Amino acid sequence: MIYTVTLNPSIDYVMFTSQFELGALNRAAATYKFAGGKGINVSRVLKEHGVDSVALGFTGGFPGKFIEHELIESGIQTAFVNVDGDTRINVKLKGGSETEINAPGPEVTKAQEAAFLAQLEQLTGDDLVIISGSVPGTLDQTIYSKIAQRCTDRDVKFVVDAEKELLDSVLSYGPEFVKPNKVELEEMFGETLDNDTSITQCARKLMAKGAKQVLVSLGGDGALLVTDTLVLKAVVPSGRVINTVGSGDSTVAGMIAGLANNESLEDSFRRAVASGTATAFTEDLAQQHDIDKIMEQITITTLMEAKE
Ligand SMILES: Nc1ncnc2c1ncn2[C@@H]1O[C@H](COP(=O)(O)OP(=O)(O)OP(=O)(O)O)[C@@H](O)[C@H]1O
Ligand SMILES: O=P(O)(O)OC[C@@]1(O)O[C@H](CO)[C@@H](O)[C@@H]1O
Repeated sequence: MIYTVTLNPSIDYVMFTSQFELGALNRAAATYKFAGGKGINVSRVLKEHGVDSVALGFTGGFPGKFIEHELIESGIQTAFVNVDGDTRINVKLKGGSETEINAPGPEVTKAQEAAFLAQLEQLTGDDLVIISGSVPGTLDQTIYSKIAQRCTDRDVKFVVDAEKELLDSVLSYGPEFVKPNKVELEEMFGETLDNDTSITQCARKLMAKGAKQVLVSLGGDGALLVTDTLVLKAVVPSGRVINTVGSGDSTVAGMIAGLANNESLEDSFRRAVASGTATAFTEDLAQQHDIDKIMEQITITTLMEAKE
């Protein structure tokens, strides 16, 4: 089974305004509430691809109930540990440009953390875990390495989409792939990355630390997939960008869906990038029919076929 971990889920409250002015009364033309948080988004897009997963993490209060309800309605299994406080509500403002305000999240006690980690101790070598997103303030950041350790102890494969220290803390456990975006790579290595070669070099540094493959998402510029023997570049079609929230999560889901269905690496990468772009072009997350259409418009080129 595939398990997604969202330590800090959210209701994403998306507000579309024709314009947004700081310090003024703004009125929204349309609003949406989505069950969010990175792992949950991965579960939702996996489902669009017909791939089942179980959503793990911590939920609480009325937002937690909303999230569970939405996931169950979509046919996604959940096994969240309940916390006393309210799951956060993250505000996503769409008024010309995109502005996000992410809340810190509720308290998670040591007992609740232990209950969550015990769930991972039941997994076996047939399982795959996706770990992504922020850690609520009351949980120690070492939670990522605790999860990775439990995975490697049981031969459970895992994938990580997280920033800086969190990502760094799990590389030595050998994730199947990691998915930084370009800015995250720049922050990690303190460099400006303005071409495919410099991005590939940073991806290789993550591989030297233990990541088996690196998928670098480049927003509207597509993505790069770096493996031991290959560097693939995907170029995406242009279109009307509506809401990019969750596009990176959709990329992760597309890649996993392709691999789970025994597609080739290149086809899985195509599915990954098409899923990210389909999400960017819609209010909510990608839908299957849009992903299928966009897949035909993705161009993939091989930049390198062997290690430099
Ligand atoms: N403006 C855009 N036009 C077309 N596709 C896009 C655009 N922005 C994002 N995408 C698609 O989504 C993928 C992931 O985007 P991005 O690199 O912004 O990830 P991210 O920063 O992890 O996203 P997020 O944190 O919002 O989930 C890209 O590889 C691309 O396929
Ligand atoms: O605060 P985090 O955990 O880093 O990110 C949370 C979040 O911005 O990520 C998802 C999009 O990737 C949204 O559903 C959610 O609101």
